[in-house]
Amino acid sequence: MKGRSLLTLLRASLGRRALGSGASQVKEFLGASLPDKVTIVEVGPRDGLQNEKQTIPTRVKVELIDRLGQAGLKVIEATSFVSPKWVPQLADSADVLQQITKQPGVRYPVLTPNMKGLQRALAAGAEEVAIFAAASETFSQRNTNCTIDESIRRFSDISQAAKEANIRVRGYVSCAVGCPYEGKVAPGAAADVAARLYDLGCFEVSMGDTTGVGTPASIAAMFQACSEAVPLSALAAHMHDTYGQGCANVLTALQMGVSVVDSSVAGLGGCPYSPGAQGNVATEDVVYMLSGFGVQHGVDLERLVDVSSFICGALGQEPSARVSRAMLAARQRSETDQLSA
Ligand SMILES: CC(C)(COP(=O)([O-])OP(=O)([O-])OC[C@H]1O[C@@H](n2cnc3c(N)ncnc32)[C@H](O)[C@@H]1OP(=O)([O-])[O-])[C@@H](O)C(=O)NCCC(=O)NCCSC(=O)C[C@@](C)(O)CC(=O)[O-]
Repeated sequence: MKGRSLLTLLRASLGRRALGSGASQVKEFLGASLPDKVTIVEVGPRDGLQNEKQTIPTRVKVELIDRLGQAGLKVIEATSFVSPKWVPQLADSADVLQQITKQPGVRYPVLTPNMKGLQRALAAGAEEVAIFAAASETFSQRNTNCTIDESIRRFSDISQAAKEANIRVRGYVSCAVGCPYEGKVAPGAAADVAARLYDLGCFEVSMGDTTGVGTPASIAAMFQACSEAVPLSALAAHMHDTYGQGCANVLTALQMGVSVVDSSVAGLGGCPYSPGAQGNVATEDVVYMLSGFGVQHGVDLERLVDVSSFICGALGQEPSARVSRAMLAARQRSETDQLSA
């Protein structure tokens, strides 16, 4: 099993570092175990904005998505066709999807919690949808007002209808390592829901550390369990940065054999049904880390920092992405130096 052998190698590498074999050797090992290319699924316009309290104008959402595409992102989760009573911020989902300038080669998936959401999404021109289950019963109830089993039944209908409409379906498993209401989640529970979504026909299942409580150890254990039920090539990592573990957890997932990573520009985000959860791991931070390893990602970091600056300006906040903060500060220093020269 590839997942198992990678975990063994990861342990061996960490052991080697503890024995003091030298940073360059460790880096060589880390680089060698990473994929050549990583697909970034930008979730800022959906996961990033869904929890914002102020009403964000549709034109700002549209400009955000268009700019993300211009920065090189090839998968941009555009919005959600959930109940506007549950997530008022995304009540304009049809307008957003219809007003963006769809770029060739860019995918714009949207969230659909039930058949009503799917029908609305299809009517608005969606070409890919995402369904979202949870590995914890309480979170499933709080987020979608149904048990895990009921959610799988709903998703079975969606998968069937999406198949008939020739639409691809992505799956999410929330609370893959921890739940805001139930605490720790067993790797087997996350793997079980991942397998059920995969069996429904999801081409990819994204494992969500919704509250960002995961560490490289718990993330590795979770992906190892999942890899026994779903091919690693069909798994994605959806990490939140609440405890500052986001990039470390992404790196762990990549070392385990995952090559699709969800992230959010500026580190925006948080789930309305996960109190206290902070943003997703920032796209800028992931891109910077991948570039450091020479892993291909296709994103222009300077343009991405411009997008981060744009959306944070519109929201009246600072980017939580460390890389954007550093690069914007460096730009400011360079402008000041030029003025005083
Ligand atoms: C699933 C439901 C709809 C059940 O909610 P419900 O209240 O049980 O639904 P219902 O079927 O009883 O319908 C109630 C009302 O909502 C309407 N309605 C019902 N569905 C829709 C729809 N699709 N679009 C528009 N309207 C809808 C429906 O028509 C009805 O309207 P009324 O008759 O009262 O006027 C609700 O719980 C819901 O929308 N939940 C979504 C919550 C959400 O969006 N959470 C955040 C996304 S998940 C996440 O962030 C985690 C993730 C994916 O990022 C991964 C991670 O980080 O771990």
